[in-house]
Amino acid sequence: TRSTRPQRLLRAVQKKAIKGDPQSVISTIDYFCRHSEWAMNVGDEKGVILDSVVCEVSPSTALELGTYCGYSTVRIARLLPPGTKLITLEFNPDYAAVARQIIEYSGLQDKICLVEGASGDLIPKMQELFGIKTFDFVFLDHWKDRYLPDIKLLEECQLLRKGSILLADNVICPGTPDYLEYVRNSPRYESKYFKSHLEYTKVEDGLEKSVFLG
Ligand SMILES: Cc1cc(-c2n[nH]c(CCNC(=O)c3cc(-c4ccc(F)cc4)cc(O)c3O)n2)ccn1
Ligand SMILES: [Mg+2]
Repeated sequence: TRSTRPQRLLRAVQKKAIKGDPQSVISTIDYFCRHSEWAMNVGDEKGVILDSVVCEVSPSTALELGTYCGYSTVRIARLLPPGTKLITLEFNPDYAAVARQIIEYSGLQDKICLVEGASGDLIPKMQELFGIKTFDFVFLDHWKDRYLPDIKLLEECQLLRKGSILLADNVICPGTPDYLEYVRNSPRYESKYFKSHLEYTKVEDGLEKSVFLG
């Protein structure tokens, strides 16, 4: 049967990127998605904003919802201080299989823990699975209709603390209107929009950065 897009993206990484060099994995994926096949990675333009927020927060504990092929997983993990772990949740086993290989190829596997399953099922298990008390940083990039229910779940499970930073991809395209309305109007969040473009296109998109106020 025909290969899948994630498999073709992985093949490009294995062929063109330097093993153990996260930046070359990132650049190879961006080149492939711009010149061969579009794929739903956060991409280079929004990736620079993601990098700046990760560097600013310098999190001890970080959670990513929606691994896909592991592009933003590698982008985040390459900036984490030694001894910190990025937990990333992926629902689709085919995506997860490709992501594991891309993460391995980048050499960052010791900083990343990829868990397969639905965010709604796994979030309540974070304390028992990883001994996590709270997350300093959460990157939301999974099903757009899960952003709102999942931050409410993070609140209920007391996985956010005063000052926890949430960064959400795709708040314009495909769009997460109910999530935006909530974080922009809730007294428990201070929100800021970073205008950008849908990865590898001229279509408007952006990232919403929200601080949990406790
Ligand atoms: C743990 C868990 C994980 C998941 C999960 N894991 N991986 C995903 C992928 C989600 N991402 C997207 O759907 C997405 C779509 C577009 C897009 C597509 C088509 C267009 F025309 C325009 C834009 C652009 C993006 O940047 C996106 O991120 N969900 C789901 C549930 N539970
Ligand atoms: Mg996205």
